[in-house]
Amino acid sequence: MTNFTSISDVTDLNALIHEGLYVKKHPFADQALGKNKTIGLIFFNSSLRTRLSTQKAAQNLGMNVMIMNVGQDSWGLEMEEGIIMNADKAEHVKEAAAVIGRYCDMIGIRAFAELKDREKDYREQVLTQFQKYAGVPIVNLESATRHPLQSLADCITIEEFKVKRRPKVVLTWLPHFKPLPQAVANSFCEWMNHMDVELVVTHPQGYELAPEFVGHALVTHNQNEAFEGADFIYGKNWSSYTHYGQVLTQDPTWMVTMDKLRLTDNGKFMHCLPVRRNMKVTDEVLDSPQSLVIEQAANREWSAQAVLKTLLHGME
Ligand SMILES: NCCC[C@H](NC(=O)CCC(=O)O)C(=O)O
Ligand SMILES: NC(=O)OP(=O)(O)O
Repeated sequence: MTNFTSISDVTDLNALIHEGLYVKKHPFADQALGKNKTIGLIFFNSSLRTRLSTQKAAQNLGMNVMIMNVGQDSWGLEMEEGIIMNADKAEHVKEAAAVIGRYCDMIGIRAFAELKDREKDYREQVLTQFQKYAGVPIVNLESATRHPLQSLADCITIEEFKVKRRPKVVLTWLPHFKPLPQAVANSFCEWMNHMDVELVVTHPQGYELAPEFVGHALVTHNQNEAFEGADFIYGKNWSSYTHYGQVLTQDPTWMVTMDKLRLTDNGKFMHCLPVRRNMKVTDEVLDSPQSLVIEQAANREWSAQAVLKTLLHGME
C-alpha cells in the first residue's frame, strides 16, 4: 500500500482489519518503525476524532507529527491550474504540496465536499492535487466523497461485536437541518460491499447515493422494514446527491429511537460522530448498552495505526 485514499488502495482488507485488532492489543510494539519519520496532518475542515486519533496512532509508531489548519494557520490555497491568482488565495497547491512533501514523509488531508458543484466534488480535486504535487504517500482524513479511516474503524468494530457469521448491517439516513456531505455514507457502503454482511440502505426518496458506492446493497424507503432483524444500525445524515447538496426533508420520524431499535435483533447503534442528540438519535439510544459510538470512535486510533504502519512498511 503506497497511499490510503480509498478502499482501492488496500491490497488485503482482511489483513488490514486484523492489523487494527493486533495494534489494539500491542499499541507500542512498533515504536522503532516510525523513528525519524514525520507525518503532516493538513485540515481544511474541523475535526476532533480524526485529528487526535491519527496523531496518537503516529506517536504510538514513534513518528513526529505536524498539524496545520489551512486558511486559519496557513495561507489560503488555490487548487485550480493556470488561474490568475488575483483573488483571496495567496498560495498555489503546486508549491504548498511540494514544500510540505519536503518536510514530511507522508501527508494526511481533510477536505470536505463544498456541496455546490457535484462534478467538482466527485473529482476529488484537493486530494488529487496533493497526490500530484506532494511526492509522498497521501492519507485521506475525509475527502469530498470518502472517509476510509472511518470505514476501516467501522469494519474493525463490526468484526469485534458481530454475533453472527453474516450480520445484517443497515445504513439509515437521519434528519438534519444542515446539508452534510455523502462521504461517510458512500465510504461505509463501499467498504461493507467488501465484507461478508447483508447490507441494507434506507433513506427518504431523493436521498439515493451514487450507484458506484451503493454496489449490491438492498435499498428501501421503509426504515422500519429495514430495521427488522438487523444486527447493526449505522446512522448518518447526508444531503441529496441527485438534487446535489440540498436538504429535501428534515422528517423527524427518521430519528433513531428505542422503539425502532426494538425492531432489530438486539441491534447495535453506530455513528461516526459528531452526532446531534435528540435530532438524529435519542439520548435513550446513545446512552443505552446497544450504542457502540464510543467503542467505534476509540477504534479510530487502531484504524489509523494499522494504516500508518502498513504505509511505513511500504516505505522500507
Ligand atoms: N467526520 C465525521 C463527519 C463530518 C461531517 N459532519 C458534520 O459536518 C456535522 C456538522 C453538524 O452537525 O453541524 C460529515 O457529515 O461529513
Ligand atoms: N468521525 C470523525 O471523523 O470525526 P471528526 O470529524 O471529529 O474527525
